[in-house]
Amino acid sequence: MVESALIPAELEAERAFLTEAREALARMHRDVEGREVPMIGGEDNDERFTNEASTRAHQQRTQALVDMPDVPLFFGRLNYEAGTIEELDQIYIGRRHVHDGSGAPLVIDWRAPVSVPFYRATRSDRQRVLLRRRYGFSDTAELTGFEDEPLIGAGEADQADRFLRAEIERPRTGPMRDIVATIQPEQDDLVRAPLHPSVCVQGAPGTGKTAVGLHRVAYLLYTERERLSRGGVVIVGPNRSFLSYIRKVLPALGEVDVRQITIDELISLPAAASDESEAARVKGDARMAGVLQRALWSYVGTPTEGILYSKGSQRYRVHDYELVDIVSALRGSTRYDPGRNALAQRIAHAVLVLMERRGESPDDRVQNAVARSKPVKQLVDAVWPRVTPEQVLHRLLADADFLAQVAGDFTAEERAALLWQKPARSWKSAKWSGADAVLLDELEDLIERRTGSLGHLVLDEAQDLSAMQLRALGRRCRTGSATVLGDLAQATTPWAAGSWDRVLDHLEKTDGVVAELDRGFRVPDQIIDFAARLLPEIAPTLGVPRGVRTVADSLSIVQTDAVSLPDTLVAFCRTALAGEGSVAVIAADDQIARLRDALSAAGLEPALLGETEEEMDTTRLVCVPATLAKGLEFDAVVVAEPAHIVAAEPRGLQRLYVVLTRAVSRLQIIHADPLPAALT
Ligand SMILES: Nc1ncnc2c1ncn2[C@@H]1O[C@H](COP(=O)(O)OP(=O)(O)OP(=O)(O)O)[C@@H](O)[C@H]1O
Repeated sequence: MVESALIPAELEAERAFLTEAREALARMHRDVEGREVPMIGGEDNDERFTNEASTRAHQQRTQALVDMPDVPLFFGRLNYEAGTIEELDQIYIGRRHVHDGSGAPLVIDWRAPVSVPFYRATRSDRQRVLLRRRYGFSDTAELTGFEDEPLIGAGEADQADRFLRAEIERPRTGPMRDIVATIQPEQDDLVRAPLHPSVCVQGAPGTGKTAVGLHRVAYLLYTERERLSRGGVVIVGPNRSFLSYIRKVLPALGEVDVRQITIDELISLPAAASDESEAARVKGDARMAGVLQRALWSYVGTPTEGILYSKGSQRYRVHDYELVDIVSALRGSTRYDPGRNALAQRIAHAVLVLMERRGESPDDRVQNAVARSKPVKQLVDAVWPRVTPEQVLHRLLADADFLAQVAGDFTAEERAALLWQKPARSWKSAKWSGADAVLLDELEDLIERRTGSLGHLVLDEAQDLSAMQLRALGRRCRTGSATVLGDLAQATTPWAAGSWDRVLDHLEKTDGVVAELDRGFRVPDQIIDFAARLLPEIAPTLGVPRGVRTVADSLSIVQTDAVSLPDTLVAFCRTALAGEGSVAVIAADDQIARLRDALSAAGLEPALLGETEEEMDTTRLVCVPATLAKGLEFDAVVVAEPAHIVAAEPRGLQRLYVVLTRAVSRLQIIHADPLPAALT
């Protein structure tokens, strides 16, 4: 990085330009804020809806133009060969577009086509670029220096790598930051992939999957804003702590209208019960879709009597065998509820045919009246009764005989796992688990098709989702596309779908393209090589990830005894806190509170992740239960007692792999019990 003392005049000029751009952005903000929102008169629903939508759009436009004091307005510059872009031979590249009072661009959005060479141009493929300049900023977005990379003539080859490394190693404070200044070509391919088809990214820990997903959303909102604004964009993450960690990336990129939620929130039924692991696995199994379908349709019976419809002195009889034919033609050809209506209409139609045969000429109104008549309604209610998802699921989980009838090839053990030990007396008082909520959602859609579709859906840590969850997500995005991100080696749930082809299948995005990221940016080589010793056991088909950095002394393993472990932990945390950046202590869930107490007793004031969701914003030292570590990272990490993390759950080795790959600069492992065999 060029220091200010070396070429003060040029640095001063760059700073002056930054000030000019900031003022221009402030003016753009004032202009939009002051603009009156056009309202249409009238109070009917359509007009109110239009007015609300205009007001919301105006608020979003205004909010997107707010200058964030800690986010630099530009991060790079390209000098092009003369004549490459009209009247401009250099462009500044930033997080959003800024123009001056006359409309001339000052900063170009990184998503614009002219910005692409910033990420792509190389000495062998210059794309008419002469020079790439990268800027350095302080934490308060003050411009501190710049570095030039000429793409022509003499120059260093590894400048880009140095810059990337400095960016990765910049100490972490608070939530995740964007990577817009250093997106790598293989990541850029995915970020700028078109809206359709869906994209699925398998990537080792720290390869930038989350970062890619978020930047892809920002990119798609830039190129496809109209199409996406109708259905909206939703990002689904594994838990609230993770969502809190990523929540500032999109706003820093100027995108403030993306929902970031957990799958439980999306399905919107707060779980009131929990499942044993095996029950949850079976409930998440794709075969449950067939079970639910059979269970629901088993409510449709076979008519045993005909129907007699009277109008004045006339009687019309539809025979039982005709009704049997109508019901069997309809069964399974529509959703359940529309099937009820169709049955009433078909019976009415049969009555109309009888009327016509007698020389009458009934019209549609007569058909509707017959369909709504008492005898027809009674027959429909008896043969094709109205049911709720809760009724069906309650019966399925409470009634062993009913379950056995519809369970298909589920084994007796699997059926036993599904059945409630103590069923609630009625479906109204049943307490549903998260996995039940997904089944209720499936039933709801079998009864009445879900309408509307998201424009785009991002699934992070998607390796953990069950087939049934994926189906529920796919239903919410029937005509939209998806970005699916994950790592099969980090699948810790017993119900995980197991392969990306299956994931895309369950989502009903079979045209999706699977890509792989294998350069790990977060974790230094020594640590990734150590963690990768687990791969032959947990994911034998996946390759070993490549690190992009070696960091001296980044890994240390300390054996101690159970009594001294807390003191060793305190000593490491003290040393780590003397440096810069974030520090995490990760341990099995049932041990983390005890370790936190030890740290508190030593006066270190740690926070416990998961208590308030914002611990990572405010505290440098965070105690992390192993099950909440996924997706997070810290400059320094201490993992206490790996063997306990492994023993705590069926997929404990996968959990350990997640935990061992959270450190950016230093990982210390402290153990009293022997390390798991796979690591030694
Ligand atoms: N091109 C890049 N430039 C700078 N930093 C990067 C780049 N790509 C990734 N990183 C950084 O690497 C770290 C890991 O990124 P991210 O969390 O997106 O990885 P991930 O693949 O989702 O990891 P995990 O599998 O652990 O969830 C983050 O700090 C991110 O900012």
